[in-house]
Amino acid sequence: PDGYPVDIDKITDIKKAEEFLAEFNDTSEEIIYKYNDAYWKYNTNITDYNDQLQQKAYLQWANHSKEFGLRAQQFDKDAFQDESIRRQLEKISLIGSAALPKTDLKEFNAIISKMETIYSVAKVCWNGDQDCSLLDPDLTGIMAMSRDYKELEYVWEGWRNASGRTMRQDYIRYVELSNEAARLNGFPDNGALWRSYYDTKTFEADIERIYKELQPLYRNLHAYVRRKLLDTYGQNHINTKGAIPAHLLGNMWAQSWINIYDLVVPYPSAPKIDATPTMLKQKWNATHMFHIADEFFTSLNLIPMPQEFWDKSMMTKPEDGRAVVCHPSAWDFGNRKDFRIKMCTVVNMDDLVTIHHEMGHVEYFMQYKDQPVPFRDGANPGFHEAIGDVLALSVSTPKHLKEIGLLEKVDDNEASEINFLLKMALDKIAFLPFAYLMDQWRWKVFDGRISSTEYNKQWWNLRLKYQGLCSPTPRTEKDFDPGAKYHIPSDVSYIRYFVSFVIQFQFHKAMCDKAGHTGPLHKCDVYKSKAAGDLMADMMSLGSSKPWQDAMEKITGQRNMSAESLLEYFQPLTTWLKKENENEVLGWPEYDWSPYLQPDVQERELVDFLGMKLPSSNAEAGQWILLVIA
Ligand SMILES: CC(=O)N[C@@H](CC(=O)O)C(=O)NC[C@H](CC1(C(=O)N[C@@H](Cc2ccc(O)cc2)C(=O)O)CCCC1)C(=O)O
Ligand SMILES: [Zn+2]
Repeated sequence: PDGYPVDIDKITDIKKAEEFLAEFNDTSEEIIYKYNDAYWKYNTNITDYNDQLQQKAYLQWANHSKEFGLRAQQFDKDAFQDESIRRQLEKISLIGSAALPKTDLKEFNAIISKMETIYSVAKVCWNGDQDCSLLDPDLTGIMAMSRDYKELEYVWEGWRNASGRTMRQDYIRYVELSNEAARLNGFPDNGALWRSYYDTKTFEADIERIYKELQPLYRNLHAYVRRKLLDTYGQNHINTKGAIPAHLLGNMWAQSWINIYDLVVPYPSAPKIDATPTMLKQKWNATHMFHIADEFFTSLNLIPMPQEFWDKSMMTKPEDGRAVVCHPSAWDFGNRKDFRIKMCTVVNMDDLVTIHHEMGHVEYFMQYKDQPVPFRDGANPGFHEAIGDVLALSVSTPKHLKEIGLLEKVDDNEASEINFLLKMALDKIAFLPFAYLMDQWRWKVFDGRISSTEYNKQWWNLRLKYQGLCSPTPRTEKDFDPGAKYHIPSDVSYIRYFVSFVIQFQFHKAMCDKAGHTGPLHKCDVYKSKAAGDLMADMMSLGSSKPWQDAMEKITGQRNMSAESLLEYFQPLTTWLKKENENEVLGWPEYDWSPYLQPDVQERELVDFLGMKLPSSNAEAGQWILLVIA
């Protein structure tokens, strides 16, 4: 129309475009429902039969995507003035793995479901395979509660041997097929395709800048926690100028340090804001936890969970011995009615927060359910991850926990405030470098900067560089430690969580302002504020129909991601930590220190060496401890 070259052999007729989009919308719902139904059956009952069925349904959905993707490319999308038509055609054209030739596509899906199954059934055994434990809830529980250095080390290494190590070859093939699919979608590699979901050409630079703004706070938290862990584990295992052994942080991946709160609490005499004991005393169960979360959402005038949700969700691990995927997830069955959560709920504060997280996904699904199918997504993946966490920021305040009867009293003094903020930092600040490095590693694997001969070495380089962690035992290229984290075998990108942990504080601040909150941001609870809820609902109902900057502007009045609100929220803690760390070394300048090269370990090796064979890990590593026989 306005003179730019029209692609003559492409369709520019608007009526034809509208008919095409209507056909896509009508035929998609059924095929999406069928796929979700089969994939749900597999996730809630892992059998070969259900795996075959879900793979078949996946192929049908992929064929549908491919057929309509190719037809969408017949239109000259830039010839349409109507932004909605152009944007829908663009999204339908992006078909991901469905672009693969049939045999490759089958192999691709089979590899992912194989790696997912390995992860879901992997276990660690004791006393010669007599009793074995799965990750969820057993190994998670040990990593959270044990304070025994060697027990933690055994579980940490055992999990990696059972999960990541066994999928290393499959992952190499997965990378090849992912990149082939990305190229068929017009991208140089799969990392470029993943980053395109943030449709911002400066995306990598933006998050690098934000990471750098947050790094000083992380290094202060790291130095403080390291000092406290010295008290518990002694100087053979903790070097106050070195990296922290990765198995001592209360979590299998050291991505959240909330479970070692009792070891690091700044003012032990002040009340510890932990609702778990009260939940247990009051005999809370999973269903009640879901209803408490639902009530918070509806108090903000958001949409309540529908009857199908209560009837069909899986809220606890089945007791009939079925193998299930316990990793929590929220499901949109695509028919605008059926939404579910699948979770092996444990009665504790951590899972109450997780329920809010998953319910945030379901709220978003429902808010955009009447958008055209191509727009039934978050403004960007980080938005989808932020919704539930924003509400959980209000729920986690001592004031709110008291209001729902989970805390007896709330002290309003500096000690309690620092205790609370430190607890929040163990979740929110400790997580940032982990979330950042997960896709730094994968982007480099996809674009070839990290070759398969050094997957594990580069993984630990990033774990040291960003998190200041080291492995408790020697690692080699026989290991594949990235595979020990759910999202790697499950082909789920992770930078969405880094984005979410930054923007959720921007959203929280905007909602608090709307709710008329005055005073420090970390004390805000938006409970029952219809105005705050409407602000979020208006954004969520857009789905992915507009660029995410428009959605950001709708909530915060400006168009960028910014660490400002997060830093404002933690400001009192930052001040306190800087003072507390006056004589600490920030960072880990003795970067080549490691816990398995310390004297007490050598004495043990010495005995073994003289008496019996060396522990297998060292032998395989070829890293024989050079034993100085004094
Ligand atoms: C059908 C489907 O798959 N649906 C998607 C949702 C969608 O895309 O529509 C989905 O349900 N994904 C599962 C995933 C689960 C969890 C997760 O993996 N979290 C990260 C990082 C993190 C950690 C702390 C935190 O507070 C928030 C995030 C981790 O545990 O490492 C585990 C508990 C929390 C969220 C999720 O909900 O994001
Ligand atoms: Zn999520």
